[in-house]
Amino acid sequence: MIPVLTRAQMRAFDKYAIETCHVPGVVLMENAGRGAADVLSAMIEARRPHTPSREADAISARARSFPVRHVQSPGQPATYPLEARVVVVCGTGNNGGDGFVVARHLYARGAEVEVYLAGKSEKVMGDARINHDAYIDLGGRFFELPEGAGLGPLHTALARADFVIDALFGTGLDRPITGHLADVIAVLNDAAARCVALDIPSGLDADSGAPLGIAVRADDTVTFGHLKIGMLTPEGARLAGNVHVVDLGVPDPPILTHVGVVAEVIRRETVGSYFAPTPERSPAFPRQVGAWTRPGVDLTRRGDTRPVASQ
Ligand SMILES: NC(=O)C1=CN([C@@H]2O[C@H](COP(=O)(O)OP(=O)(O)OC[C@H]3O[C@@H](n4cnc5c(N)ncnc54)[C@H](OP(=O)(O)O)[C@@H]3O)[C@@H](O)[C@H]2O)[C@@H](O)CC1
Ligand SMILES: [K+]
Repeated sequence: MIPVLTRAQMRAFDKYAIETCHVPGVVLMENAGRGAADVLSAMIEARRPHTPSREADAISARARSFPVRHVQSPGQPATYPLEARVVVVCGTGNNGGDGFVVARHLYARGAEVEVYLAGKSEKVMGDARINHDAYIDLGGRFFELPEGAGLGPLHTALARADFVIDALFGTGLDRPITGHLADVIAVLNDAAARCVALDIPSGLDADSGAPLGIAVRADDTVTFGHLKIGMLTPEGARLAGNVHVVDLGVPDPPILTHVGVVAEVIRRETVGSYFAPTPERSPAFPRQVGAWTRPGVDLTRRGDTRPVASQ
């Protein structure tokens, strides 16, 4: 079973890990961002037309500035330097902080990275500020897009990007998005680059799965800690695209016992394990349930046709 949390439960999960279990928030953010960078690295690796030879890497200009690593180790599923242009669009909260962590790791792995902050640096505080400063002080390319700024530079950057990372809003979203931030999301949604949302697509209500004003349409979502219920509604699932869950580096049982879950997703394999194949077939539902019965419970005779959610 895969746990599914509400927005409040996920925020309580982070709070409990930080305040009761004393895992620093900046450590959770690093685990989240590095996990997302690993998912991105695997996507970038999968785009390579063929695995380049050592000779080809040796003549690449960027291979001279970044170490070439051919060993694929767990958590680093890529050959460096990464061959991709990545634009990270950050908000001023902790979701933006995750974006700065992703940007730092992809930059360290040799990708061409640019970060656009939808606001002013002075508004970035706490753990997000630590990662904002680390990325910039390591020499990362960075641009501010405060209220009133034209979005032309973002348009131009996205036109040549392979990936755009949506790090505008996560579980902190609590009202409809309007004005400048809505315009930034519209630009993201117009881009041809593959869009990867961090935690949830910005603008998606993590509980209802409905857009709050406007929402990012992601190709993939790397969600942190646990699935949020809003990503499982029909509209939420469409906006989230392929969902990848990255762990925060804390054990679940002590925290989930405290914060609870709202639902659980049953894996396809788990559903299968509840039932044993039989030669019987239901005349009413020959394809769906006819060939499967749970030991001791014959669904075909009982006529139980409720759908079973599975992943
Ligand atoms: N340490 C942790 O807890 C960890 C957190 N993690 C990450 O942090 C994310 C949650 O971060 P967050 O709480 O800072 O909120 P976030 O989603 O970045 O929004 C920022 C602020 O925007 C504002 N705002 C809201 N709606 C708005 C609107 N419509 N239009 C304009 N502004 C609006 C509102 O502030 P307000 O304006 O109300 O003061 C809000 O606080 C989470 O999803 C995960 O990605 C992970 O790194 C794991 C560790
Ligand atoms: K996001």
